[in-house]
Amino acid sequence: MFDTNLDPFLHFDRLMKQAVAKQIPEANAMSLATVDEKGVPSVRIVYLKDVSQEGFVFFGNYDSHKGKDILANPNVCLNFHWPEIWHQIRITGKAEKISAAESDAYFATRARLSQIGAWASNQSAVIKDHDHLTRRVLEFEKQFDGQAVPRPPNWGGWRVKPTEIEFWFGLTGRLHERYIYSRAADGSWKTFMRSP
Ligand SMILES: Cc1cc2nc3c(=O)[nH]c(=O)nc-3n(C[C@H](O)[C@H](O)[C@H](O)COP(=O)(O)O)c2cc1C
Repeated sequence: MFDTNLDPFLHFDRLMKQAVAKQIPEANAMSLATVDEKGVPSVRIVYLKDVSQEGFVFFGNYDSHKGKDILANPNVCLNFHWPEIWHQIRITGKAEKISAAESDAYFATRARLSQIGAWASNQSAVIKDHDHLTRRVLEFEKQFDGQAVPRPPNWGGWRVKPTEIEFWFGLTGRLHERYIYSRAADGSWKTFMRSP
């Protein structure tokens, strides 16, 4: 029985642990939907790297398509789909950049090749061919030879502060259960169900 008196982050934590325990591949991969300044939507997969009562954290390039969208319109939507346990979790909220210190701390944990890749790839920019990237990787490997790779200033994290979290549980006969947590103005959660 899904207890709507329980904090939604506790539910999220519990369900993520369940997904990991079931060895669902890439359980922390989530769709990230953004909207540009003209209202045109786009969606892509990113990894959830941290979650706390403050929100859901992912990383990428601030000058990328998603980065520009978020700058113009911080309203985003995240979605997890774990088919093996027939769960879906949708998070709607506003994305904001995390602090430089937090981004630095995470960047320092990344593999050196990924750190170099963050410098080499102007994420979302049009490129001539893949060799262009390989050349840039070599350039930055040379530049940072023998030293720690610093975080590129345009690379970092965002935190999505949820205004709504929906837990969806698949059931036979299409009579799925949908539990919604909606954030009230005073910060408390209002809970209700929606028809599947
Ligand atoms: C499983 C998976 C995980 C990914 N994780 C990230 C991520 O954490 N951050 C990121 O910027 N891109 C990630 N990507 C690449 C994105 O899907 C996307 O191609 C990239 O962020 C550029 O998107 P944009 O041009 O819409 O900004 C991931 C792709 C896959 C398939």
